[in-house]
Amino acid sequence: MTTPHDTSAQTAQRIDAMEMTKHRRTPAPDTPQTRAYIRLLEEVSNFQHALVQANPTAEASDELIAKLASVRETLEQAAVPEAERLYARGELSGGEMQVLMPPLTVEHVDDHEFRAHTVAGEFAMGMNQAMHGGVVSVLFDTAMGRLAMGTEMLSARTVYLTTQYRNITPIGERLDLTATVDTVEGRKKFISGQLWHGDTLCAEADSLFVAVKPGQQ
Ligand SMILES: CCCCCCCCCCCCCCCC(=O)SCCNC(=O)CCNC(=O)[C@H](O)C(C)(C)COP(=O)(O)OP(=O)(O)OC[C@H]1O[C@@H](n2cnc3c(N)ncnc32)[C@H](O)[C@@H]1OP(=O)(O)O
Repeated sequence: MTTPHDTSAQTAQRIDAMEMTKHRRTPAPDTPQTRAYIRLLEEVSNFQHALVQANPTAEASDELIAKLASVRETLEQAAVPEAERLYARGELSGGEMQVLMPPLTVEHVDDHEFRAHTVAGEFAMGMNQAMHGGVVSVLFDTAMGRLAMGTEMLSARTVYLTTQYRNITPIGERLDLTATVDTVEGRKKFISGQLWHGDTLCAEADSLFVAVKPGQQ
């Protein structure tokens, strides 16, 4: 039996970065299996939200652990290599196909500008109804990374990402995320972004993304 963090040789395979990007950015086919998987991720997201809010009794926790272990075993039996997975597939895998961060609803993306919005649940909270700073940065990384890929969907990696936290980022309220390509120098794209709650600037970020070379892992 594997553990939740086991990466067995069967499923953990590294391939050419461009090949992996091509797979990950190709939307999963619209099939009953994909639609059911999206519903499963939504339920996991609901579960995460309920988990952080609850103080279950010791007995209730033990009961949940047994149920979760059974669910995990079902998933382990369906494990496939990364290049075959449904998880995080699509043009923007910051959307409904992942549970790493609050889902981003994209309004616009081209080679110069990205705009999206999100509403975060309490799983994304640091404390006191404010978003965890690391979640703010992962939102920037995703938005700016998607912009760096541009309309050609090039494979690009974050070289650096500097986040300035200007005001508390609220949980449970609409947040608007924008990013702009400021400069392009060969493989390098310098990108800046802002996270807004209404007229309040919650955070801003500067980053450098570099397009990977053929053959890079
Ligand atoms: C799972 C849930 C879903 C969520 C997710 C998916 C979301 C769906 C949306 C898609 C969007 C995702 C986007 C995520 C993107 C990552 O988060 S990627 C993960 C984090 N980043 C990494 O792990 C990168 C690790 N580093 C590397 O792999 C390599 O260093 C790199 C980036 C490929 C560059 O290596 P290289 O090709 O050998 O490049 P190198 O020649 O050293 O440098 C290139 C240029 O950058 C310059 N440079 C390098 N470092 C620096 C620096 N620190 N400062 C300034 N210049 C620098 C060099 O001077 C050089 O400049 P030129 O001489 O060309 O003018």
